[in-house]
Amino acid sequence: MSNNLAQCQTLVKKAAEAGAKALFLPEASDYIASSPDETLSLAQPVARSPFVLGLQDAAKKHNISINVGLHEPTSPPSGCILNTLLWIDQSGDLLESTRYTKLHLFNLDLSDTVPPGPIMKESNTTQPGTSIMPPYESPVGRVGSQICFDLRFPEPAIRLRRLGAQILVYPSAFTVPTGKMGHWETLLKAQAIISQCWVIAAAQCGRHNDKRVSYGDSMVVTPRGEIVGRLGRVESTEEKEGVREPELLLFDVDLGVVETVRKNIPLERRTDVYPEI
Ligand SMILES: O=C(O)CNC(=O)[C@H](CS)NC(=O)CCC(=O)C(=O)O
Repeated sequence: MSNNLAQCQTLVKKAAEAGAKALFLPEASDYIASSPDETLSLAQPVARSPFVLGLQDAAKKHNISINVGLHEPTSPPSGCILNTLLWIDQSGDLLESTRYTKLHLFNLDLSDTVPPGPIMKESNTTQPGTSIMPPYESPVGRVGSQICFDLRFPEPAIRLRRLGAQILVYPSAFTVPTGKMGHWETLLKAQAIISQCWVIAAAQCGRHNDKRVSYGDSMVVTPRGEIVGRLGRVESTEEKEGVREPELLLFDVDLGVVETVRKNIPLERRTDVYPEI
C-alpha cells in the first residue's frame, strides 16, 4: 500500500506541474489483494488511512483535487469492505457529500471459456452502496460518480445526467478478458453518448499479483462519444509478468461541448411510455 501511495503521489506532483486542476485515479488505488481475506485485512478507515492522509497532504501541497477509488471497512465492521470513491479538494479536505459507494458488484465466471478465464465474486467481500450520489461541483465541472462494473448499467448514468452531471467518472480495474471483448471501450462511449456527459475512466493496468491482471486503457470520452485520450491496454508480456509504471493522461474538459451536444441532439425521454429515472 505504501508503494501505491508513493506512485499516486508521483502522479499528483506530475499532474500539478503540468497545470492540471484535478487528477482522476483508478478504482482500488490503495491495493489489489490476492485473496478475499487479504482484501478485508488491508482495508483502513478513511479518517486514519495512511493512504488517504498521504493523498490529502499531496493535494494540499500541490494545490490540486484528487478523485480516488479505494477500499474501506464498513461501519460497524461486518466482515465486508466498501468499494469507495472519494473527492479530495485542492486544500486536502474530504467532503462527505462526495463519498460514493459502488452500487453494482462484479461477479464473473468465465471458467467455461477456452482457455478458462477468471472467476470473481466481489459480492463475497463487498457491501454494495444503497443510493445514487447526487453530482457535486468540482473545479472541472459537476461530477457524477460511478465505479467500474457500474459502467454496465445505463440507469445511474441517465439519473446522474438528470441530476445535473456534466462529467461521469468510471474509475476501474477491468479484467483482461472482458476488456478484450470490447466491453470497456464500447460501454464508455455508450455512456458518454447516452448521458451526453464527459466520461473520465482511469484504469488499473498490468499485473497486480499471481491472480489478478487489469486491462488498462484509461480513457477520456467527450459528450459526443469521441475518444480524446487513452493510455493503451496491457500488452501480452505485461499480462504475463509485467508491472506497468503509472502513466498520466492530460486533457481539457470543455463544458461548452456538454451544452452544444445537448442542444444539437435533444434527448427528450418518453416518460409517458416508460418510467422516469
Ligand atoms: O477487487 C478489488 O479489490 C477492487 N475491485 C475490482 O477490481 C472490481 C471488482 S472485482 N472490478 C470490477 O468491477 C471489474 C469489472 C469488469 O471487469 C467488467 O465489468 O467486465
